[in-house]
Amino acid sequence: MLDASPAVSGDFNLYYNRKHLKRMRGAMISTMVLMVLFSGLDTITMPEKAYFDALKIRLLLLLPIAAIGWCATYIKILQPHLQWIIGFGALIVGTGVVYILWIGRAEQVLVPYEGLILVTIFFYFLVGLRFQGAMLCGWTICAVYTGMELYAGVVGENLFINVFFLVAANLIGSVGSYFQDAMSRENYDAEKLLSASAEKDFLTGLLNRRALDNHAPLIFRQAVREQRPVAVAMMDVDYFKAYNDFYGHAAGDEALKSIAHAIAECSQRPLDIVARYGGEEFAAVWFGLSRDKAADLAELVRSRVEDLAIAHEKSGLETKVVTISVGLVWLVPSEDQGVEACLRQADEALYEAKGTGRNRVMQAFGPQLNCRENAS
Ligand SMILES: Nc1nc2c(ncn2[C@@H]2O[C@H](COP(=O)(O)OP(=O)(O)OP(=O)(O)O)[C@@H](O)[C@H]2O)c(=O)[nH]1
Repeated sequence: MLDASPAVSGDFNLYYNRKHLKRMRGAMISTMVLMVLFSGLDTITMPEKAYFDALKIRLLLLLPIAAIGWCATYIKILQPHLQWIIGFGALIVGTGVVYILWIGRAEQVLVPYEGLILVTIFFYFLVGLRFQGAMLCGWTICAVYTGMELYAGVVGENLFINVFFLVAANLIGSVGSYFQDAMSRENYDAEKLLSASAEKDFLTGLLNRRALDNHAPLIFRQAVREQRPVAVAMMDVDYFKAYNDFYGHAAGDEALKSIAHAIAECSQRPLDIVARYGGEEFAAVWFGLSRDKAADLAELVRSRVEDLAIAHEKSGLETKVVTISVGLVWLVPSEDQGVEACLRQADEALYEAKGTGRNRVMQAFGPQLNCRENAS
């Protein structure tokens, strides 16, 4: 099948709708223009009464429906629902065209049935519906048309040929739109994969520095808006060069993975960010914690890494296991306080932690950051 879980399916739907916005708009404009043009054609092919009945359908129902559909594509909150909105509009357009054929039948005039083939192409290839929606519209209109002809008493070879061609058009459309849908799905998967891997650190699975640069300012903006605190922690593995030299680079990689996992486990709230900042350096942004809670969390991270008990014979510390030092900044940011300044401050605190013995958390209460200590 083309879809996976409801969450992925919903996300893909939105992606698909956004990719096809221009096509949907183009389809709605074409519908409006064609309604006007066909109204002109009706003056030649239809007697007066039938003409006015058809005109009402075209200009008072189908044209406004297309205009509503066109407007809907510009309303952002409707974008996730465009398949339904456009699909419903397309179905009304198709039904309207069948009804115009019906008017012709009732007045004993020959309204070209081929219009329905155009409508079928419109469903599958123009209006921007996904496979299921296009099929629903196409086959429903095919059934409605067949029912209408039978009700009107049209039977025999004529009906058979018309229905045959309509069924054939639906088959072509169904197959074509299935592959079009599948191709969009492949593009969606590829784009997702690309953006995920562009933001991921391959060794640890954490976000990389680029992702931190992208996402941390959003957290800061949210904090400014809501006047909530953020904490920024810079973490660095102690005596890691000695570890690498003694145990080898591969063991170093394994140690980094375990450390990354321990840090990530402590930062699981929705707005938390943890990234590998560089070689053996990690950064975290924690949203909405009081100063004490942020300090507790930094201490928890430090102790979790120590508790991993990764042997480090060459550690310059008494404890012969791998440890980290942490520099912490806490603040309620204002507009002019950016992530970069905080990272710098946290880095300075980190080096203080290194200088005063390592395996510890050092807090920066830099006055230049205007920390507002009373915020919670
Ligand atoms: N195994 C492994 N080592 C890395 C990686 N990235 C950086 N390193 C190593 O991390 C070490 C960092 O060494 P230093 O910057 O001198 O710091 P340190 O030895 O940890 O000393 P302090 O930070 O002062 O405690 C270097 O030997 C790097 O080669 C990596 O992806 N894998």
